[in-house]
Amino acid sequence: MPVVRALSKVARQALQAPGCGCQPLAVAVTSGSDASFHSVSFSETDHPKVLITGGLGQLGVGLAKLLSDLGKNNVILSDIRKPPSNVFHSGPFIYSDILDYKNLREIVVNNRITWLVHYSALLSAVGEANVALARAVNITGLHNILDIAAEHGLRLFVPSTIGAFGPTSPRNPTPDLCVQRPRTIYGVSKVHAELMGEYYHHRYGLDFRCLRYPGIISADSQPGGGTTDYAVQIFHDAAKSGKFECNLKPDTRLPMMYIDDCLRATLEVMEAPAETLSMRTYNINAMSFTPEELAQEVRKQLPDLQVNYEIDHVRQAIADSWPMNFDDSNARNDWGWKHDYDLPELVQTMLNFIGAESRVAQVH
Ligand SMILES: NC(=O)C1=CN([C@@H]2O[C@H](COP(=O)(O)OP(=O)(O)OC[C@H]3O[C@@H](n4cnc5c(N)ncnc54)[C@H](O)[C@@H]3O)[C@@H](O)[C@H]2O)C=CC1
Ligand SMILES: CC(=O)[C@H](N)C(=O)O
Repeated sequence: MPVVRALSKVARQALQAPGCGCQPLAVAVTSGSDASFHSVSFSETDHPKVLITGGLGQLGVGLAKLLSDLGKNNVILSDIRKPPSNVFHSGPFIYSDILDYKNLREIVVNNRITWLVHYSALLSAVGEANVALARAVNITGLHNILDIAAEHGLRLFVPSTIGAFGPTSPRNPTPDLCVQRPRTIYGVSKVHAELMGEYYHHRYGLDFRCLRYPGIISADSQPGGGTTDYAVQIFHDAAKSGKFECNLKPDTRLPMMYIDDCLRATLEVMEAPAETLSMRTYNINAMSFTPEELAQEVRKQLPDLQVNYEIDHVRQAIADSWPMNFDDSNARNDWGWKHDYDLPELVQTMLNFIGAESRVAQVH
């Protein structure tokens, strides 16, 4: 790009700076009318310096481990909670409250962060129990993240969710683009995140990437207060006592995914060349089941499992407004998304993991 065009672009960006009043620092290299922003060099893509916010929740530690296992060693986990000792001793951890803009900026600058994975959030059920806090963390916190990412030329990943859809969305299947009128503060905040991220992408060239996750199922990390949590708890209770009390009706169908697929998808979309992304927010899908179907599959391994249904009306109303099946054909066509785990593999893997853990616990 000729120098004059580059300089005039920087001047234009200064005038168009994001809401914090700060200017994006990176010089944009764009071609023609393509608004994508190649502020991250090749070597930075191969060896990104990654900050994960809300890293002590269900997903963050697993993502940090996946990135480290792949040789991307510059990963910093952050949260407002005290890390357990195994996490503290396995890699860098730093305190970061996403509502503290200056502290976040200091972390990004001092550590020369190039990728930001923004996991902090209040999930659907806890969000309904504390709307003011959910609004602050999920919306005000997101604004801080967007401004810092735009200011420092970061590649930004923000997860969205099946909860970004509502009762007026098509539910079986739910496509990427359709009516989105969620009825939870969680869903509203996630639609806001999708739209703000895409707006910053088009307006400021922010390299924003977003996947709508289904309910995520993991064995070695606990869910943080969502509607899909039952699908994790059932495995622990089935292995421990053979009894499970389910808070959703037996025929409540929701999209779900094993954590390894979810984390791999996240890495794949972060590594995808910008030109393969025809959109910046994608549905990703793996399987879809009801509590009854999950219990039947678990009974193939643990035939004595007893399930009792004690419906939580808040969670049931949320689940009844969410997609039953997700259409993720755009992710599959654009950047080659493909899941590995269907229901039988999920159940086998979860029970193997939990069984092995409890055998280790008995030995100690
Ligand atoms: N786990 C799931 O089934 C799904 C998760 N997602 C999204 O993925 C992301 C990660 O999810 P999980 O790990 O399951 O969430 P989680 O609820 O387990 O963890 C969220 C973390 O955010 C932290 N946090 C809360 N307030 C904060 C603040 N002010 N500053 C910094 N950190 C703060 C919490 O301490 C917690 O460790 C979230 O954005 C969630 O919406 C989307 C769909 C499904
Ligand atoms: C699907 C989600 O976003 C989360 N697990 C929740 O149930 O709130």
